[in-house]
Parts: sequence; structure tokens; C-alpha cells
Amino acid sequence: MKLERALGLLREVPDFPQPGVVFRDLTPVLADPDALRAVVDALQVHVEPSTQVVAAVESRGFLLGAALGYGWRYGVVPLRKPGKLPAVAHRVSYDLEYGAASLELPEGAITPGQKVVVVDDVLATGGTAAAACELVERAGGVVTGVSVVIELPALGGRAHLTGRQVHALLAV
Ligand SMILES: O=P(O)(O)OC[C@H]1O[C@H](OP(=O)(O)OP(=O)(O)O)[C@H](O)[C@@H]1O
Ligand SMILES: Nc1ncnc2[nH]cnc12
Repeated sequence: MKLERALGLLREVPDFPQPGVVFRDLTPVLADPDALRAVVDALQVHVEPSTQVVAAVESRGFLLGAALGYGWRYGVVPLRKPGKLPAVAHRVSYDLEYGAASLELPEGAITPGQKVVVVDDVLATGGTAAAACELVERAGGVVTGVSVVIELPALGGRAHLTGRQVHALLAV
């Protein structure tokens, strides 16, 4: 399936999770086998060739990151919300379009010098992606890029990711 058709399945939900937010829902894209494949393959095209590991952001980034890792032979490391990991290497807190949050990196998951791509579904304010990059770097990893399916440019996420390779399949 062509990427454009796959992304045409994206659903926009007004006023979720709070009034004024238009939620970009990838569920129908992921639920379609051909669309899922088209999106994951398109993400891979922009991954820097020396990359060894996908750092996938909880929770929607897990779906994309695991598929990317399995399909293209990268290891997968989950960046998790607090309270989920048995052994935490680092924690970073950040602001969201609708609230505040923290992410944690599992102990021993990333070794110094490892090349890591950060993967998520949406880049909005960029707080999440910036926190993900910071976590990887605190462990000594090298961020080769940030790859997302959807970017919301109006929220200015790239300002938090200056100097990084940022790839989005769709800007809305
Ligand atoms: O660029 P930002 O403003 O930081 O927003 C982007 C983040 O927001 C959403 O996750 P959310 O925290 O809602 O968690 P979820 O994936 O568990 O629903 C999305 O999946 C990104 O991770
Ligand atoms: N508008 C939005 N839709 C989906 N995920 C998001 N994460 C942050 N903002 C979002």
C-alpha cells in the first residue's frame, strides 16, 4: 500500500483527551495490515544506517518501535512511564500538550556508544521526544535521529530538538 493511502486512515478526534485538543489517532492505520507495513517501512527509510537500537516511547511508540525493530533487525528499548520498570537507569520529566509526564530508561538497556533512534507516533510540543533523547544520552547512547509518524508543526516540537535529525511521515 502507498504511504499516502495508509496515512489517509488516520482519525482525528476533536476534544480528546480534553477540550480544544484534536487527537490524532493512529489506531485505524495500525489495525490495517497493509497500512501498518507501509508506515513501518517508511519510518525505516529515514533511520541512519549505523543505528542499532530503537528507543520506543510508551505507549503508542511501543507498537511502532517493536515492529520497526523486528522487521529491520534493531534491538528495542522501551522508554516507560514511572512505576513500570523494575530497575531504572534514568528519569526525565517534561511538559505535554495536555499535562506533565516523566519517562524512565531501563537499567542496562543502552550501552555507551550505542547508536539509537527514538521512535514515537506523534511529535507535538516535543517535550516527550526531547526527554527520550536526553534519557538515551544520559546512558551514553548516541541519538541518530527522531522518527515519528505525525508531526504537529503548530506546536513547535522541533524547537526542543535543535541539531537533531527529525523525520515525520506527515505534518498536519
Ligand atoms: O510532543 P509532545 O507534546 O511531548 O507529545 C507527544 C507525545 O504525546 C503522546 O503520548 P502520551 O503522553 O499522550 O501517552 P500515550 O502514548 O501513552 O497515550 C504521543 O504518543 C507522544 O508520546
Ligand atoms: N494532538 C495529539 N494527538 C495525538 N497524540 C498527541 N500527543 C500530543 N498531542 C497529541
